[in-house]
Amino acid sequence: MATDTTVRAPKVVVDAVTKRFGEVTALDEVSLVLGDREFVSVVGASGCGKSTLLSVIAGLEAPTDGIASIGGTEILGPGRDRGVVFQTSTLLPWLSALDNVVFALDGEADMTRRQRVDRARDVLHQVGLDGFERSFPAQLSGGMQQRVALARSLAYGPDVLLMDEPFGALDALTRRTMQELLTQVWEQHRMTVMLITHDIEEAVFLSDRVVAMTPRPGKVAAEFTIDLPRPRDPEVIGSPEFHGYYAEILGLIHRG
Ligand SMILES: Nc1ncnc2c1ncn2[C@@H]1O[C@H](COP(=O)(O)OP(=O)(O)OP(=O)(O)O)[C@@H](O)[C@H]1O
Repeated sequence: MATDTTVRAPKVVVDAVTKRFGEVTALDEVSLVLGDREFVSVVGASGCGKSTLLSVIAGLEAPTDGIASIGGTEILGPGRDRGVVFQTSTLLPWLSALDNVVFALDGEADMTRRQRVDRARDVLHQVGLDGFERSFPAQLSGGMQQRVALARSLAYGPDVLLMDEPFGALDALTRRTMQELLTQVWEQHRMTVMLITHDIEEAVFLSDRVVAMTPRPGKVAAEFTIDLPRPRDPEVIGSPEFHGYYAEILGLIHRG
């Protein structure tokens, strides 16, 4: 398949956003556009404001200055148009995998209990968890817990999926499997994705665009369009083109 060169409409617009925590300027006039159905990764050294940027888009933190909007509407709080997946499990330990997803749908007033359960089964199937619906989080591996977290955020069909180091706590092999799963889910749903990661290889492999940030104060230093064909096979990681992107981004972060 040819590289997707479609010009995308803006979905999320971060316009000159500054975020201060007391004396600390976590974000300094950061501007960023996430296109409709675009997969964007944000990389950068620890403390450069990646999680703060995600929190602003998730509506969990309000900007000190500037505006963030989604679909042209200012972000004033969390909403069901955005799914969020964090590094560590935020599952409710006393609920089964199925009920964790059903619980997330409790606010959907127009769905019956039966419809919620059917939807939950469907998204658990999409993340490869058939047969584990009745398992509790403590009975699942770290990778499987992250699958449930992903299923939960897919359940209400968000336009935007925000992920903060979702595979950071997983071993290398599980991580690779989860990256491939995320690619499949994104190919299927084609929502806008913002992925925060420390792993430049992961960022290049998954993304249409990689945004590199530098710290103190947190700023966008550069953006790289990843012009590799899709669907991407893990073999692409060995190619000279892939290595070129990797080296360029790594060099920039180290200089920063
Ligand atoms: N709630 C908060 N209160 C005070 N300072 C904060 C808060 N959240 C973030 N900060 C500070 O803002 C800066 C940016 O933090 P942030 O967590 O966004 O960076 P990050 O790039 O995600 O880091 P990491 O990769 O280590 O998760 C840091 O100096 C951090 O200490």
